[in-house]
Amino acid sequence: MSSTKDRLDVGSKVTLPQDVDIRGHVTIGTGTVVHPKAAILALSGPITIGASCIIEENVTIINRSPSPLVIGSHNLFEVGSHIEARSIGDHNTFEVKSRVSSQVAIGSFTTISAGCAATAAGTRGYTQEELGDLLGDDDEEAEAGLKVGARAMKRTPSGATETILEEGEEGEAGEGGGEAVTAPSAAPVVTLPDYTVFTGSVGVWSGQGRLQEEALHAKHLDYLRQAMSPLASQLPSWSKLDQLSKSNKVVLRDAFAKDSKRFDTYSRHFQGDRNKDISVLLDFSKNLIDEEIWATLLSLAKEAKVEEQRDAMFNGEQVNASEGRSVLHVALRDLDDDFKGKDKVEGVDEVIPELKHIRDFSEAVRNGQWTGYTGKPIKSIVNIGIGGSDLGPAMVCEALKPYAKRDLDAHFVSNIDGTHMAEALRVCDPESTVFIVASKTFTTQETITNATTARDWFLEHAKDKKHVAKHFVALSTNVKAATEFGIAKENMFKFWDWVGGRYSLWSAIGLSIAIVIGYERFEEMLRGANEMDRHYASTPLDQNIPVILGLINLYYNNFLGAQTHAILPYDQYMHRFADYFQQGDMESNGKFITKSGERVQYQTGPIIWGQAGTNGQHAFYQLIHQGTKLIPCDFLAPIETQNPIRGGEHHRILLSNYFAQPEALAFGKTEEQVREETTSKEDLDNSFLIKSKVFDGNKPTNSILFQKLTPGTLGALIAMYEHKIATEGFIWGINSFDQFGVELGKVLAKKILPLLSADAAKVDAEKHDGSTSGLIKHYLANANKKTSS
Ligand SMILES: O=P(O)(O)OC[C@H]1O[C@@H](O)[C@H](O)[C@@H](O)[C@@H]1O
Repeated sequence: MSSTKDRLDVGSKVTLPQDVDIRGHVTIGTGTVVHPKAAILALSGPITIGASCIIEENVTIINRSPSPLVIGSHNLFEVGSHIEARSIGDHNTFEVKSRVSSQVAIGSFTTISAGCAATAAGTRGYTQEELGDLLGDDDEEAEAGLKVGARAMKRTPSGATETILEEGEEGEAGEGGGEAVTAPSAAPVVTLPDYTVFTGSVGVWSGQGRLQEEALHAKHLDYLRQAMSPLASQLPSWSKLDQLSKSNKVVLRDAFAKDSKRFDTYSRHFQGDRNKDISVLLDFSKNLIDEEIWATLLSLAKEAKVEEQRDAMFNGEQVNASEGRSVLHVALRDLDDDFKGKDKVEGVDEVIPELKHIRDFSEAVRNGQWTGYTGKPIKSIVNIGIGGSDLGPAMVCEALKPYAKRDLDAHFVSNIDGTHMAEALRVCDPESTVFIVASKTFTTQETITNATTARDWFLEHAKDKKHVAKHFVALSTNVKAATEFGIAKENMFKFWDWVGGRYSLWSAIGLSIAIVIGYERFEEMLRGANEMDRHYASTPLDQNIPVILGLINLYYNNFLGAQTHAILPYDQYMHRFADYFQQGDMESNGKFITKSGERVQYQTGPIIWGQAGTNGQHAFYQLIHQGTKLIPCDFLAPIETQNPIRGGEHHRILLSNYFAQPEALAFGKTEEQVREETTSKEDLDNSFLIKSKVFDGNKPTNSILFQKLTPGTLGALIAMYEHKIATEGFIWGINSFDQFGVELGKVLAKKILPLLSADAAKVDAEKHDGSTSGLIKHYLANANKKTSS
């Protein structure tokens, strides 16, 4: 029946499930959401649908006429509505099972109520055939339409002539006049005036509440966009990758032999555009990809709407939907106000003043103006925090040690194990130590207990509570709890709920960093991260370094069965980098529920691990080279070392290993090569020995070579991984920004704690499982023993 060629033009941010029936030439405008099982049938002329419309399940929109059917923006087509209108303006609502015939033109702000039919007909009922013609339905539906249509007309108080206007006539809302059109086939077009409420009896909407209605419509759209994201595995490129991963077996040895330009094709260089010293080369050519796999991975990112989700994040939308929060750690480092969308979010305007607070305090501590209660300058700081309130500052203070104030000791106490605090206090002097209590929530058991211990220790020496103000500061979003702990208002550094714990080192949580390396350097790190933010926000997918890293990892994770991913920095200063991203990645993407509440049918976040080269080489690389598991690795190294001792020889040896390992992993060593190298006849006859020396190769790696580990470069590298993690989460359809998975254990620990000072009978009464009860009772039976050694 279709006389037009099938052609679909879709604007950005359109949600269009696979099972929508689309025929002929259809254009769908930006942000429109189409539900499954809807049908848009341009059977003769084209159909153009405007922006931000919602087209629900089983809605049918048909154009049988050769002239275009143009539908405006912000229209809502509810379940089962059947639309063959001549044209439709903006902001209309077609309620459940409503109908509009092809001879009716709808203006704007009209409501066709549930079950009503807007036709160009009079009050008489139609014959079945007429209705069939009119609505193009099957018999059963046509019959239903007949009844509905008739009822709607009969309920019209002064007859259908009130609603139906002849073509070209100016419709005055609620006014009578005009002839009823009696035969659908001969009927001219009638226009429903703006603000008509077509309920069967004609109504005119006053227009009041229009803004509320628009706001509701916008919320409805947002909700649908979130809820309707299909599972990644339903996207066309996913199935294709599944098939390609089985059929396209990439052998790196052959791939490089065949293509002398492979390195050029699969490497990208990132340079800061404001800080030119930031230079990062990503070589991803030693991955098990070919042209088709790579192109399909990029298509997957498109289909999963990575760019739209990324933009929503930068724009301050509540992408952390389970907690109803924006995700704006990027705002903490947007010092030149590059991302305007963030400004509407509460608290964003406080970022700069809070940075000034950090600057003033850190400078006062560093230059000796801030003194302890006896007038001594500060010699030690102790950051008390855990998770995101510890790992980030601790990692960065290690990574940027070359910039540190060396006569100031920084300690990081996180573990509730008293040993951690005891060892720190052992080397601190209460008169010259500042304790930084870092906790987003200020309720974390470990942190509050450790902080209380530190305060008791301090007061044992200082005696007077008023001295606490000189020695304790708090970094938190929970000002009330920090005040209750006894922290003076001026010693509080705040941040906001749109900063996730594992993304908080850029906020007040970075105070220890600013004290250790100085505020200027801290800001340099923020600006370095912002360089990567701008790159991520605006670079096409195939040039976008975080996107590339995310897609490559996703390929191994979802199609080649890799369970883990190793981060291997060849820079001793980065020895805590992998630990940091263990939280960054695993807490972000270790989720099985998608944003629409479905259980994923595929793997999500990998296990992240690693340590600084070359130590790892002498520990676990054996398994990467010759074990049975696929372990994709990132190798990172600086071109320039901070410590060129022995004329740079150490660094050259380090880098020779950095270059050698990915080469060995990729190309391995064949049995033939082993035999060629073996000179002893005895060894050649020892097939076990020969086979043990074979390296299969084909082990994938990324090589990330940066100029020097400066604050700016470190900032960019951290942001690069943050955005890689976000990209994967966007594709998997999960919320990378909550962490409910850490809660259950905390709740149970609170229940168990009192039992550890109780007796076995109480343990039984609490009805824990047999194993847990058995363990607790064993503890109780032995808790008072004192081991002599
Ligand atoms: O900073 P807070 O509120 O003390 O939280 C510390 C850590 O607490 C953990 O429970 C969370 O999983 C982490 O995300 C968080 O960083």
